[in-house]
Amino acid sequence: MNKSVCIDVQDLSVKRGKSLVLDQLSFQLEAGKIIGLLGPSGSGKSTLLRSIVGNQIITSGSVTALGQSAGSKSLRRKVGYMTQAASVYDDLTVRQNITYFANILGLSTDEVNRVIQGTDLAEQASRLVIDLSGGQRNRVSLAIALLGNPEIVILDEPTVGLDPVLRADLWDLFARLASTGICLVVSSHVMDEAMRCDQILLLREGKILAQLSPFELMKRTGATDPEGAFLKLIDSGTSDPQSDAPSAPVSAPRHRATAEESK
Ligand SMILES: Nc1ncnc2c1ncn2[C@@H]1O[C@H](COP(=O)(O)OP(=O)(O)OP(=O)(O)O)[C@@H](O)[C@H]1O
Repeated sequence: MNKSVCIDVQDLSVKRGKSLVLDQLSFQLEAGKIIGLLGPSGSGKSTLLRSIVGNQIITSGSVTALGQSAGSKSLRRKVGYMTQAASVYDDLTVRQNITYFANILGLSTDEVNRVIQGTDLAEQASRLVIDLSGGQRNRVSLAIALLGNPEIVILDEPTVGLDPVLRADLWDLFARLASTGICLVVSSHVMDEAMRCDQILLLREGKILAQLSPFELMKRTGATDPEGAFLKLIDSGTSDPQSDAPSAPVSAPRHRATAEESK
């Protein structure tokens, strides 16, 4: 495997109930990049992220992270995961929440302080989570996902419900994290957020519509905005991911990969 590839998905299919939710996806993601997983509601983004974390029973194919099968015990400290619904305790302070999860992972107070600083939460550390803004609350979830310095951080719609200023703040933070070499996979159904990513994986109805950079997206479609570009890609019927990124791999609480699986 290419040295810089951190996530390798081959022929991945997932059925949930009777529906084929992911249909033979193949792609690779690279370290040190922000990968945007974009697609409409119900396109399979969360299911794909769960498959990468190892929380999803897969029907066929393979998902490898850092050379190990997704969900392997050895990956638990290396893959951080922020679920769509923030899993923080309202009646605990920021520091108490983070300390709680740090204790589960056997991590020190230094590590708690590191993630508090890294997510700009020092000023709010003693406040109850219930008293935080939406953006600050999301940053607490992110801080927990960053405990233990994971090499891959998976964020499922971390900016949903936030106003544009808070969204921009979080994206600046993501860029800072990616610059430290982390492979950051961020899902969103807000197409404008595609422009903040290094690479985009466009998902529609469980299939990869395209895998490309924001620049390539706009150039190829000639659209003036990402939303329009996405619609143009659908119109053109592009569905072969290989045609979009022939060789370059694209380049993340429950905050940690666990053995729990879901149908
Ligand atoms: N437990 C389940 N049983 C059957 N189908 C499911 C189950 N969970 C999700 N699905 C279906 O799988 C498809 C993909 O869902 P998924 O949550 O992965 O999409 P998504 O792109 O993350 O959507 P959203 O942006 O709304 O979160 C949807 O059609 C959904 O209805």
